This record gives sequence, C-alpha cells and structure tokens, in this order.
Amino acid sequence: MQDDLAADGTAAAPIVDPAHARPHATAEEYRSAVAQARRAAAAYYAGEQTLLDDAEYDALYARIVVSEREHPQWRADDSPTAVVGTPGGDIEHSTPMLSIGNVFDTEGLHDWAAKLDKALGRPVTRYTVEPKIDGLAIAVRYVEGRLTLIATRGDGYTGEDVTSQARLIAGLPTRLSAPVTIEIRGEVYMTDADFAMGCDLRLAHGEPVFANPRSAAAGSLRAQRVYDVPLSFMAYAATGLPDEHAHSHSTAIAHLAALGVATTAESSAGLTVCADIDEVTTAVAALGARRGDLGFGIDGVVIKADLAADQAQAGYSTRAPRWGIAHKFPADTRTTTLLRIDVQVGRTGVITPVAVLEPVQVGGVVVTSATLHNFADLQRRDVRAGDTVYVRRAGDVIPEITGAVHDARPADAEPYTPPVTCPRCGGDIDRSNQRWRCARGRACGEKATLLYFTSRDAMDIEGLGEKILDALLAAGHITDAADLYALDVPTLAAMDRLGTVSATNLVNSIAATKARPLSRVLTGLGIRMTGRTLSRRIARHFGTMDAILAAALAEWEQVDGIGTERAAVISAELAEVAPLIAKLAAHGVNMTEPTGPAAATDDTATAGSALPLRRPDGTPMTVVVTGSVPGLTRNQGNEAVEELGGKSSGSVSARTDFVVVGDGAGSKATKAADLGLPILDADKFAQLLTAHRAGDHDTATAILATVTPTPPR
Ligand SMILES: NC(=O)c1ccc[n+]([C@@H]2O[C@H](COP(=O)([O-])OP(=O)(O)OC[C@H]3O[C@@H](n4cnc5c(N)ncnc54)[C@H](O)[C@@H]3O)[C@@H](O)[C@H]2O)c1
Ligand SMILES: [Zn+2]
Repeated sequence: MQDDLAADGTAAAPIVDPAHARPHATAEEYRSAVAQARRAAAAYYAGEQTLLDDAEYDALYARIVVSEREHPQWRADDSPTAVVGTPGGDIEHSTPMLSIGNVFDTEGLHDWAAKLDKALGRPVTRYTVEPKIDGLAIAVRYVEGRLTLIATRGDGYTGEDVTSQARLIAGLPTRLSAPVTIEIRGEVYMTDADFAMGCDLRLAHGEPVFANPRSAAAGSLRAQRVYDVPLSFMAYAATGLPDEHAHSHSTAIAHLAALGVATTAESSAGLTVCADIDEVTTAVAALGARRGDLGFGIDGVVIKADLAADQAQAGYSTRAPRWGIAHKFPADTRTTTLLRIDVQVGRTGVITPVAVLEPVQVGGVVVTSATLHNFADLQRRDVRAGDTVYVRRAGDVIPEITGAVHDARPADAEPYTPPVTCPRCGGDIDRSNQRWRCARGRACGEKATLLYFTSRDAMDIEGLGEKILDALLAAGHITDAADLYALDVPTLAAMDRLGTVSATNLVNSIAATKARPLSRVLTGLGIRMTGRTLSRRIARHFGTMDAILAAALAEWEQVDGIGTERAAVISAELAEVAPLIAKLAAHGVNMTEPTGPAAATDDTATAGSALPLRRPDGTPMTVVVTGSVPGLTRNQGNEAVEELGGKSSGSVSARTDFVVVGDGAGSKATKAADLGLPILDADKFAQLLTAHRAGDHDTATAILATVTPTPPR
C-alpha cells in the first residue's frame, strides 16, 4: 500500500515532510514507489501534465532515499536517486550536468554545511545564495562570441540539440559582447506574465493549460507549435572563463553579465555573498519572503561554496555536487480535488464562482477555497466538480485555480452550468461585464444582511420579524442595519398593522440592543469566514472595534482559528463595511467587548454546565472533524466542537487530542491513523452533542470514554 498517495494517485495526498520521511515497509512498496517516481519524472521532464505535483514527488523521492539507506539490498538500477533527468540525446556534455541535493529547512542546511566543512577539513571560505529558478537546465556554447549550440540537460551526460527552438530566448544573446569561446549553463524559464499569456494561448488553441511555469517552459522548448510562447533565460554557471573571472562563482556570474547574458545576480532575486551559514540562513529567509514579487517562479534557493578552490576540493557525488545545495520552498502549485463550485454574491452584488477544495498545503498554508475568477474563464478552462485541479498561490495573493488535469477527470464529471438567476435574490443577472452582477446591485443583499443582523445569533432584536423588515425596506425607511436605530415611533406607527404600542415596544427593543457586546455586532455584520464563535474570539482578542479595524494581517493570525487565508478575507471584508460600522457607532451602538470572568460565559447557551471537551487541567482539547457529521454542516461540526468546550482545528498533528471521522473522510483520517490518534465516530459525536445540549453529563462522559487510540499503522 502506498501511504503517501491515494490509490488512484489523484486525491490530495497527505504530504510527508521530506525531512522526516519513513522508509517503505516492504521491497514491493519500495519498487512500486520507484516505478511511480519514474513515470512521474518522465512526464515532468517532457513538460506534460502530471498527476504528481512537486511536493508529492519530493515526498515520494524522500521515502525512496530513506528506504535505500536502510535497505541497500533493495536499491533498483532505475531508481530516481541513481538517474538524473530524462533520456539523453545526441549532444555530449563537456562536463556532466548534474542535479542538486535538497534540504527543506534550516536544520538540513546546517547539516549540509557541517558535512562540507568536514570534507574540506576547514570552514567553507564563503557562500553564495541565488534563486533556484523553476525551469529547466540548458548548456549553451559560444564560439568566439557567437552562439553555436544549445542542449538540454537530458540524462546529465548527453542532451538534445534545441538550438533552433531556443535561439530567441530572452536573456540569451546570439552574440556576446566579447569574442570569447565558453559554455554557459543556466535555466530556461517562463516569467509570471509570460506564463499567464501562454496559458491563454493554449486555451485559445483548445489545449489544456500548463501545469506550472516549469512544465510550460519544458514543453515550449521542445514542442513545435503554431503559436509562440516567450521563454527567458538566466545563467548560473560557466566553463572556459579565464582565471581572473573564474576564481569564484560570484565573479564568474558578474563576468557573464558583462558579456550580455541574463544572470541570477542581475535578476530581481539577486545573488548574495555570505560569510557564514548564519548569513546564508538570513539570505534564504529574505528571498523566501520576496518569493511572490520576483516576477518569475522559484522553487527554492541554491547555496554554493563561492570559491572555485573550495568547489574543486569538495567535488561531486554521482548525482550532484557536494559544494552546492538547494533549500527548497513549499510548492506554490499543488494539485487537489475540486469538491464543488460555489457561487458567491458580494456586498455590491458581484457574482463569482468559488472553488471549494479538498484542503491542500500551497506555499506553506492550507488552502480550502480558491478563486475561479469569472464564469467565462471557468468555462474556457473547462473546470468541473470532481476534477483534479491546479491550485496556485504566489506570495500573499489569493489562491487561484489555473486549470484541471483533464486526464484525471472522473467519467461522470458534468460540465459546469453557471447560474441563470441571482443565487441570493433570484433576480436577473447583469452579464454586460466579465464580472457578472446581480441586476439589483447593492440592494440584492440588503434583506438577507438585515435579517442576519437582527437574528438571535447576532443583535437579537425582539419583535422585528421578516414582514416588518420587508415593509421597512419597501417604504425606503431603511437601507442598512444602522438605519434601524434611527426609526421613531411615528414612522413605525404609521405602518400597516403596527399601532403606537407595538411601535413603541419595537423602538425600545431596538434601542436596547445598542448595549450588546461587540461580538454580537461583529457577528451581525456577517463577515465572510466568521461565524458566532469566531466573532466572539475576535472580539475578546482585540477588545474594541477600533483595535479590530487597525489590526495588521500578522495580528489577525494571532487569533485562534485564523490563518493567512482567513485573515486576508476578514480584514478585506471589514474594510468594506467600515462605513456601516461608523454609522452604527454614530447611533450609539456599543463597540467594545466586556472583559473579566463574567464575560467568558456571557452569552454561551451552555454557561455553567460542564464542558466535555476539556482536558483535566481545564484547557480545551484540540479536535479535528473530517467527513460529515449527521445533521451538521462542516461549519456546524466545527462550531459544535467549540460549543463542547474544545478547540476545532483544520489539520491533524501530534497535538490533536482526537479526530471525529464521518462519511467521506479523507486524508485527515489516514493521517490520524498514521499518528495513532484517538478516533471518534461521527455518529457518536452527534450523540455527544445531543447529550451535552440536554445536560446529560453521564451519557456525554460515557461516549467520550469510547474514544480510544488506534495503533499506528
Ligand atoms: N511533479 C513531478 O512529477 C516531478 C517529477 C520529477 C521531478 N520533479 C521535480 O524536480 C526536482 C528534481 O529535479 P532535478 O533532478 O532536475 O533537480 P532540481 O530541479 O531539484 O535541481 C537541479 C536543477 O536546478 C536548476 N537550477 C535552478 N536554479 C539554479 C541555480 N541558481 N544554480 C544551479 N542550478 C539551478 C538546474 O536546472 C538544475 O539542473 C524535484 O525536486 C521535483 O520537485 C517533479
Ligand atoms: Zn441578487
């Protein structure tokens, strides 16, 4: 059984941290992993759509490495650890074009540096830090300053001649500024802008989108197409330079730039010379932080011993130099399953399709939803529910779906049909722009927003039902929640069916809600990705609305349950409703959250009763709900955990107290089993909730007693 990949290889696999990979249990498992890695690599280097994304491949590869270390007798000749790249070609390389070893964290980097120091018998003189451009390697020969040959890396010893296709690559001049005879090595890649354009071109020619800029570059370099996708080049090595330039990597690169070649040093990422490994660590982190803004994709950073003398002394292993290492970054493009396509109607009536995803780690954060831009784009890309899709997240940008892996499409996947009417109000849709809008614009959401504001979970305004709201809206007495606080008795009394007595009562009950705690106001605003529970947590954390509105993204992430994804959405939505907040405050609505012991139980329905999901020391248990809980939506499942006194979490780790597993549970259940975490059946969890709400502590305790650890697999 393959632990890292679902049986069909398509589902979002739980990614094993390559730094902590486990060996395969049997030789059969090892061999099937090797076969899978070979298949994936063949597709990858050919620039085809592949089912494994880089993170999955790296996890697979890391397990192969560990297995071979522990069971040398298993080692297969065609193991990806023994072979570099792809089939070779007609061009013999002057020196082998090898791979680079990988590390995934600072610890790995220090280990590598320590090994290198040991091999040299002294500390490395200095290092360079460069972008690891996410493209493919080529060797370029110049004779007396004229470009004569371009070859792919191939199997590392021989490669293919791609001179004719590659002549027009940006950054690679056909003539150098001096008549030198040298070989330059570097990466062919696609800039972010060219990638977006290339994808559009593909779609226009009825071909599937590129998986990522790397495979786009690989495919475009070899394919003969009717359309041209621009490619770029960046040099990171040369042979044949005179000693005055070649005595260090940094001087060699500087000289290439002087010859007119694009280099890593001249790129937006730059080349940093570092005195020691601590400086290297800082430079790696700095480049990681700028990753989204470089204008081209990097999958990590390459660290090299700078001096040619150090490099010569360190030498090579069969597959890679010992003097260099790649510090890989979390993959910025992943594949995962598109569970469904939701339609979202914004505050101003803009209607957009949103992808709901099987959770997946992209660029270091868990992504559960992504934008599909607009309906035209969605249909052009032919993305369907059930598809394996590419999710890309570059830097802090909102994750987007760039396309679907059409080969992995389930037979029954239906083409997407966009909504015919506004999903919120049922009215007409204005399709005159690429961004569709409800024809009613802002007015579309008014009633739903107001109903939510007045609901029990939010401001809980007594006596203000849907009929009265309808009448108030129709008469134009209100357009937003703040207008409620301006209503007076004569206005209300003049309306149908409302006498002076009822009108007075209603005005009083509305006024009474001005004193509600901040958490209620926040709930009432209906900010996306927050509910009652999270609003309460936010209110307690910040204390005042002013503090909330002033909070930077990093501060949002301090709130329990808010990650990068939510922080961005919540703060953007709050900025949008800031005028309404100001208007509410002007009417005297309270904008602070009471603190102190009384506040903790302030409006909890279950105040005072024992909370089942508390550890003996009173702290909340961390619980992950995966799959469906009978009678509850996914969100309600998580809220139930909170209601029971626990803390709900979206990801399984060793710190999880237990996992609630229901129908349709996916990789989280597998991971829980792997970690030997206790499991509670979703039916039992539903019973626990019922018992707790009924105040039946005995039953609740009895159900919790059935939560037992499963042995690790
Ligand atoms: N998704 C898949 O199915 C799949 C399959 C095979 C490989 N891969 C990916 O490819 C990687 C392995 O491929 P690899 O053996 O080509 O190694 P690599 O891509 O990890 O590293 C070596 C390459 O890095 C490139 N490079 C970029 N910037 C550089 C710089 N500044 N200095 C030196 N080299 C630089 C060169 O092209 C060099 O050949 C894996 O880590 C995986 O992510 C993915
Ligand atoms: Zn509408």
